[in-house]
Amino acid sequence: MNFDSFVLAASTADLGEEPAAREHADAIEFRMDLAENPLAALETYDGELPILATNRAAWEGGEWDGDDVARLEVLAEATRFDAVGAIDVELEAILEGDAEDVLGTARDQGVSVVASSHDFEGTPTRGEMVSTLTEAGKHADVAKLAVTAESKTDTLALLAATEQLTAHGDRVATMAMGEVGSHTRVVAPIYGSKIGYAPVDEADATAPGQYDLERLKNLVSRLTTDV
Ligand SMILES: O=C1C[C@@](O)(C(=O)O)C[C@@H](O)[C@@H]1O
Repeated sequence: MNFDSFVLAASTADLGEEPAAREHADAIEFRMDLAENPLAALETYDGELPILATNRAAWEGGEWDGDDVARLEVLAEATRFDAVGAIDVELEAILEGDAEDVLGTARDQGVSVVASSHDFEGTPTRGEMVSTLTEAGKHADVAKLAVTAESKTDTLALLAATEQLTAHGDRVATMAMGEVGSHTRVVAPIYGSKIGYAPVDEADATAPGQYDLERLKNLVSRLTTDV
């Protein structure tokens, strides 16, 4: 998968949702950490959409509560499947030096890497966000940052950081979680954000403030013709 233009990912724990996602999504974000038996699900996947595989650690807001080495091994296993075009690796795991193997495997398999960072408490300053994204971009094809907006000032700082990195030629994906930040999911692509996430059904949101897939697709497409 390349992220040269905006990719709208249907975020799900259930690959059986792919037919329902197909009309509006460009990819499936498979939340392996939320699935019962993720590798078995990948084995039987016969959908059309490429998969961005995420196996989110509990320490980064996910539900993989076990050993981190095993978590990244399972993620590396996912790259063996042809449908998996990209994986998401937490920036912190990369900086700790825990992700060397999975990054190497992804490279060998021609699978893209999204290096991600989440702030569930608030929104760092614009400068801090630029630094985090710049660091993430050194290790991955896409640098992703999800923050929690508490004010419109926060959302503007995130969009400004997104625009700055994009103007500099970096590939980033950004979104502000929470209700105040929801609209950033629609406008961030205009400032260069390359990935959006949405559940097929709003009730299955994988982060606070997400719109459902059809709605996000419609909103984003109405704002711009090239995403
Ligand atoms: O990191 C992200 C972004 C996200 O947290 C969001 O805010 O849409 C949703 C997650 O499923 C995904 O892995």
